[in-house]
Amino acid sequence: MRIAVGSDHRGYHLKDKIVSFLKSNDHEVQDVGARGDESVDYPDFAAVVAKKVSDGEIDRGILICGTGIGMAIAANKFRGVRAAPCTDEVTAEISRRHNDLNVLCLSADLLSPRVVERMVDVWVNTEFEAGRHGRRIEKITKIESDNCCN
Ligand SMILES: O=C(CO)[C@H](O)[C@H](O)[C@H](O)COP(=O)(O)O
Repeated sequence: MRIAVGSDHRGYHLKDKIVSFLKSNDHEVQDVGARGDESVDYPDFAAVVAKKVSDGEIDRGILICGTGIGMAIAANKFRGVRAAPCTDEVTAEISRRHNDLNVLCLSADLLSPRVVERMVDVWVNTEFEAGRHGRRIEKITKIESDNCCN
């Protein structure tokens, strides 16, 4: 799977662990930064990853900041992007089965690296169930095309 991963300064160390984990599982990974601990602005990195997902350049994105919330808000501004912070393996799995989440947002401040590794594993390996959930995603897509500015 082609996956882009980005973070701000708070998520930098966790991002590097996620990148290594994905590469060791044979995924094609784009690391878009941040490149260190110095303070940066999460929307800059959310935009790079979300645009790649929106354009179809990659299959999925993963974004890490202090809570995952700011990343999700910014990423959801892009057409076709469904981003949300997940908090455990259950929400990571349901976000795929029910919501076809294509950008996973994670908290570096509140989640342990071990839990995050399990979340990422289940998230990349869980398929969208479609059916009634597909009908609901179609409604979200219509809301986006009827109301969104881009
Ligand atoms: O966007 C966030 C909140 O949803 C993230 O937690 C950011 O990482 C955080 O706001 C950055 O704050 P800092 O005080 O500049 O480190």
